[in-house]
Amino acid sequence: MERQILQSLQSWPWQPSQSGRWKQDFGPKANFKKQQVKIPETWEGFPSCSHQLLELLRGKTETLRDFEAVECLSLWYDSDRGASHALHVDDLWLWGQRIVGVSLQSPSIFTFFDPVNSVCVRVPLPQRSAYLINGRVRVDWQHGILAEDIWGPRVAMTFRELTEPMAQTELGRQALERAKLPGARGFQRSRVCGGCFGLFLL
Ligand SMILES: O=C(O)CCC(=O)C(=O)O
Ligand SMILES: [Fe+2]
Repeated sequence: MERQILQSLQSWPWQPSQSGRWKQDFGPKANFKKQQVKIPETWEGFPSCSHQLLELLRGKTETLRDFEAVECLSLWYDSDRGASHALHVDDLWLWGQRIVGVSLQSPSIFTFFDPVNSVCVRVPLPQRSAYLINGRVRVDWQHGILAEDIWGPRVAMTFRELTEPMAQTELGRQALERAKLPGARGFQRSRVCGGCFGLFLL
């Protein structure tokens, strides 16, 4: 399944992200500072491989039985660019309690930090493992990936749900419907004389 997922992700362009990472983002677009959210017209759902993966994850624990992902974010940590992910708490206004992710291609270590008590906990992330961030760890602890813990190319796929108030808005309902679509289709981009063209893969 890992190979299948990694292959399918190659159908989409990787966008440059922060701290040596690349990303592919499928979901609503938010301006967290202004607390505004939009549904991009071009967003056609998640890569089809992610539906199968989500089904598998939902079956792993009772806590995920009713998990309805609204965002699928793939991150590629490029070891050649010293990739890392600074300590942070995922946004609490838009994203709900549970954050689910899988680690592909190479292992790493999740660093958790409790700023109130200055406690640090390091959690190994084996290749092909899944994690669930939930409860107090989601809210009171920061999490991140240190550059020294990226030993090769690592791909993380993270799924997020909406907060309950957001899920009940018209926009939230539309976003959840969009996320359930059978699967976005990737395309490959080539630059020709400064322009772009899209080629759909069947
Ligand atoms: O690389 C990971 O698995 C964590 C990603 C993460 O914390 C995030 O995208 O907010
Ligand atoms: Fe995060």
